[in-house]
Amino acid sequence: MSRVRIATRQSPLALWQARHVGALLASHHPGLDVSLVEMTTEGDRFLSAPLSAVGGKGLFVKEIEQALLDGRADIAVHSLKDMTSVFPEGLMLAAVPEREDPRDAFCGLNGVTLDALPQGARVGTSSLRRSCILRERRPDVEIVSIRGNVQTRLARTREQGLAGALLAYAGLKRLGLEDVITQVLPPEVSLPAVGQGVLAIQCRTEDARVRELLAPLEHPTTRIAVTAERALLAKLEGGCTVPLAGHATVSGDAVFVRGLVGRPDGTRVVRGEVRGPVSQAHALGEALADELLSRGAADILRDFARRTGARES
Ligand SMILES: NCc1[nH]cc(CCC(=O)O)c1CC(=O)O
Repeated sequence: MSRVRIATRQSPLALWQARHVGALLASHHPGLDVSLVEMTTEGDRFLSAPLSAVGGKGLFVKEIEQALLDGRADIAVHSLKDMTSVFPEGLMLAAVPEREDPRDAFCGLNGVTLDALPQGARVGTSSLRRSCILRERRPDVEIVSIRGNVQTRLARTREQGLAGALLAYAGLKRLGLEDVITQVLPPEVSLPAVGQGVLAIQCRTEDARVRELLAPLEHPTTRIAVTAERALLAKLEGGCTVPLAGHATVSGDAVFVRGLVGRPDGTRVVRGEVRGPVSQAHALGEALADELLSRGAADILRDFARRTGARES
């Protein structure tokens, strides 16, 4: 009997995502032997330090990818949002299932919404993108860095008496925590991160057996959107270590891509959008990146890199 071993982190969200993909696989391939390979990554061990200080998004992903390359697992399930624009040699993004709701959500204490935040309120997030977008609107708001898995961030928000926290709607939904949401933010208000709400299923490029098993999980519309978003990301170099947003939607034969680069304190924000045929998704994402760069994003990124110190690894 054929088997598939799924490498995953052990946070409740990561486990939910890996089990979800396991269930999808089993539903398409009755009798398939699906198991989880649970791992602790460097990112999990340094959860208390700011992500930008410990080396960025690759941290959660690298060790899982090594397990795939070593043959200790057959596929890995990640949040696409946590993945850098370049994949290691030998691994591919074999399937992207249908996207979950990509919007950000405000989780206010005592029912407070983002719109009704009192002057000078303290809001929890460790996302430079969310900080940039919120501070642009509300320069009076103080950003408090909260790290850890979703439940930990919500606990810190309560413990520290913050007015609320900004989190991804998708993660809260998957964990059954929608109750804590007081306001879901449309992309016009909070442009989502590249890949937000999308699961990335990775496998070895040469593993034809597993690629075939994964084929039915692929959602073509989601693939088009993430192709555009990740083309934008690649050109802007990014990671979650720069304040960057990118979001694409598909309607019929057209793809609409929006992007944003800004300072974490919201004092400068450059936005842009492009529209074109879905066949041009990659080129449209790149074109939008070029446009943002020429309209000020290049300066913002350069200043930001200088201030935080280059830490490309
Ligand atoms: N940065 C951590 C992370 N990576 C993916 C998600 C949510 C799920 C998703 O976007 O697919 C989260 C939590 C959050 O941002 O609140």
